[in-house]
Amino acid sequence: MHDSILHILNTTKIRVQALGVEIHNEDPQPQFLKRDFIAAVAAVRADGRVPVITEVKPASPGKSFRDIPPAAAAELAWEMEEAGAVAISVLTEPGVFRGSLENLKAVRKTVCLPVLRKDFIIDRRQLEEAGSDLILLIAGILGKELDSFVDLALEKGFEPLVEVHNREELELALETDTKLIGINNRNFDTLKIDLATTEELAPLIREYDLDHGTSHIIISESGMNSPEDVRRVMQAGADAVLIGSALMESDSVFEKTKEFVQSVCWR
Ligand SMILES: O=C(O)c1ccccc1NCC(=O)[C@H](O)[C@H](O)COP(=O)(O)O
Repeated sequence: MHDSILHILNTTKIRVQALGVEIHNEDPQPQFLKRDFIAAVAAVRADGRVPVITEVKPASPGKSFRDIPPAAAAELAWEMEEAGAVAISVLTEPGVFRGSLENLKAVRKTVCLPVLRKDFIIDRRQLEEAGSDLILLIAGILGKELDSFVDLALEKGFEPLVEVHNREELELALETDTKLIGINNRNFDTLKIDLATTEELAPLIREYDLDHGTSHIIISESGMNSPEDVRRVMQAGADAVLIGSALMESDSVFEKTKEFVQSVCWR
């Protein structure tokens, strides 16, 4: 794994140790009604648009995009919703990505869309923190523990989004009860991006679903900069895309989101 990811995992471990929260299995996020991401994807597709999950992303390893305090996160999310995003992803990792749980709360309070918590979940106690509709679980990090994290996330009322980058991780994901599989085009060893990752893995998920009578929503994640990139991964079998950097680097998040949402016409 790339040094920057090892660093993130170490700092996350330290942060979680300080949490000290107990796990209450019987207590699914009582404070709110979950927003249905799967229904939202179907509605956007039926309307002839691309389901785009737009990300509030202040920074990434070696790159700073913009300072995003909670009020700015809420404003960005509102622009994304107005432009037709299907859901909002909020980075909550406070170190390298400069995200926060406060941003997550501010975004969810502002928009009506489902909200994804994007972080490095390594400890069950993180599922006791601030609420979101979806939560990212990374197969390459959780390994054999993935299945139990998916079960706990479901018990707690989250829709888990299991992220994979290769065939081994995909096998782990398909053994769980997740309905959402994210194919990350970014390699965690090199941080290099290759959209061919979606082209390789999406057909395997389709094949699995046909053989097993199951149905997964496939989300292509990372490295999309243009409508052509979106068309390429949708053509490969993705149902939705997740985009961060290209939006954060644009002059108008509203216009750029619209461009992605309208990049494929189904009708
Ligand atoms: O964004 C990074 O450079 C990164 C590096 C190492 C681990 C994770 C990383 N990003 C987290 C994400 O999953 C992305 O923010 C998300 O998929 C959007 O990607 P992009 O459109 O390329 O910003």
